[in-house]
Amino acid sequence: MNYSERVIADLEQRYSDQPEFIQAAKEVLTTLQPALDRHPEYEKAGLLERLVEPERIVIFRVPWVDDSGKVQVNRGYRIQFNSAIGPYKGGLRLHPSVNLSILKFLGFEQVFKNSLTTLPMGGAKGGSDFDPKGKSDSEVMRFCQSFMTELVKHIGPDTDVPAGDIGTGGREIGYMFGQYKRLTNSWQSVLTGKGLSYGGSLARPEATGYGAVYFLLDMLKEKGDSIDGKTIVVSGSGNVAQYAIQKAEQLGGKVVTCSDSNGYVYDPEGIDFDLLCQIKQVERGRIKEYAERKAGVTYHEGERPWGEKCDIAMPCATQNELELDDAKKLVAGGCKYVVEGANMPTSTEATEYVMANGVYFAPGKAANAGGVATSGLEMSQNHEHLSWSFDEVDEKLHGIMDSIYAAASGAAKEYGHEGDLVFGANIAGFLKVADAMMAQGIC
Ligand SMILES: NC(=O)C1=CN([C@@H]2O[C@H](COP(=O)(O)OP(=O)(O)OC[C@H]3O[C@@H](n4cnc5c(N)ncnc54)[C@H](O)[C@@H]3O)[C@@H](O)[C@H]2O)C=CC1
Ligand SMILES: O=C(O)CCC(=O)C(=O)O
Repeated sequence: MNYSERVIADLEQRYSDQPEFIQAAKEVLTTLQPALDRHPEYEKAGLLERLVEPERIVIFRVPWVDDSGKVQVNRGYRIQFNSAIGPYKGGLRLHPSVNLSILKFLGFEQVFKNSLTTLPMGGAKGGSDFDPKGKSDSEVMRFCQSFMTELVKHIGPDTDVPAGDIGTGGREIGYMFGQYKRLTNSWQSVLTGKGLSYGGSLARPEATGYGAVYFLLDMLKEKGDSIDGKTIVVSGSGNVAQYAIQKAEQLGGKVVTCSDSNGYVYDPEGIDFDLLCQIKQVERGRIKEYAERKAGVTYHEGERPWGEKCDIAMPCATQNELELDDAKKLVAGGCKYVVEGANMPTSTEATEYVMANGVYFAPGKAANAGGVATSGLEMSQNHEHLSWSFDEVDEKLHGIMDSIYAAASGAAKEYGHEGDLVFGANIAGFLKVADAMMAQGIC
């Protein structure tokens, strides 16, 4: 067994109860050996063993009072995974499925993603098994205030700067920011994804979806292709999906699906972005309502969209939502590009299948890095006490996505795996973190 295989075997033994974390760690470690061969000093320094172990995990009780006066208790987490290249940075997920395995996978991915952005940000993730769905604004506020009452002890503008993720949007960030300010009596850049009136950045809501489409443009260009007239299948209907749909349509693509955990809609005319935002952002409704309000749209209860014919697939909902059977349907339907807007939405088997069948595949840690990159830009604006224009932020975002594409495709080529963006993104993200860890001694 080589070095990375030994570390994987040890992880599988110690964390057999953390399948998502093992999946994410294996997906990265199995691609690193060529870089490890060039740096034999990493093994003696226990670099991989340190890389897969979070620097700190905080788990805490979150008690709050519901509208009927009953006390509810949720579990809160913050996984501070790696601070070698900058303060911890990464989102907070609020969803009933949240557990240690899911947050460790997300925190681990974030380390490499943040490294790829070229900005000085370490990797972290957190959240709670609280479900904002179906809760009143007052209940969400009381939960967020209680969550922040503990989290405040562990974060800070130069320590750890959380942001949104599934279930955590502008409303939740606002409530958490208010509580942070109240507890510390200071206005600091301690959360990103803030509202525009209190330090948020223009284009941060759009950034992850737009960034994924900018990354897609680079992939298409490499193949001498263009987005114009392409049929695109998107999953999810939250923040990432909405803005991926908007940008893809602005640039001439036709997005025919979007979904939620209950099912998907198929719109042969192309998804109506304004109607989607009305239902999801304003009314916080279900995607089924889109089909109820627009003629010619079909709703597919309990199904995923991957059986629809397309040129491009963009999974933008959640982990492992595109499995081997779905991958076979995509390939059979002529899909040529898969771009991960979500984190690890494609299972390992599905990724291997599409790549083996000529699909140009973009891993989430590269393709969805525009969100955290723009969070980094929000921090810069806060530190400088400035607000950049939408176009200025969007242009920087586009430039960062181009540089991530260049880094991933360049590293793939340099290490003998031309065209393999999984390989290239992992190696490029890893080398910067490894270099910083080596420079800082055993810590
Ligand atoms: N918001 C951001 O800036 C970033 C988000 N991501 C990732 O993108 C993905 C989506 O996040 P957001 O759009 O921010 O969250 P969101 O909460 O705005 O939307 C999530 C969407 O996924 C759907 N969904 C959840 N579970 C599902 C399931 N089992 N099957 C089908 N649909 C399901 C929800 O109905 C919702 O439409 C997540 O993997 C997140 O980690 C990645 C980078 C940045
Ligand atoms: O903007 C951020 O800090 C976090 C974004 C995030 O959670 C992610 O990239 O998955």
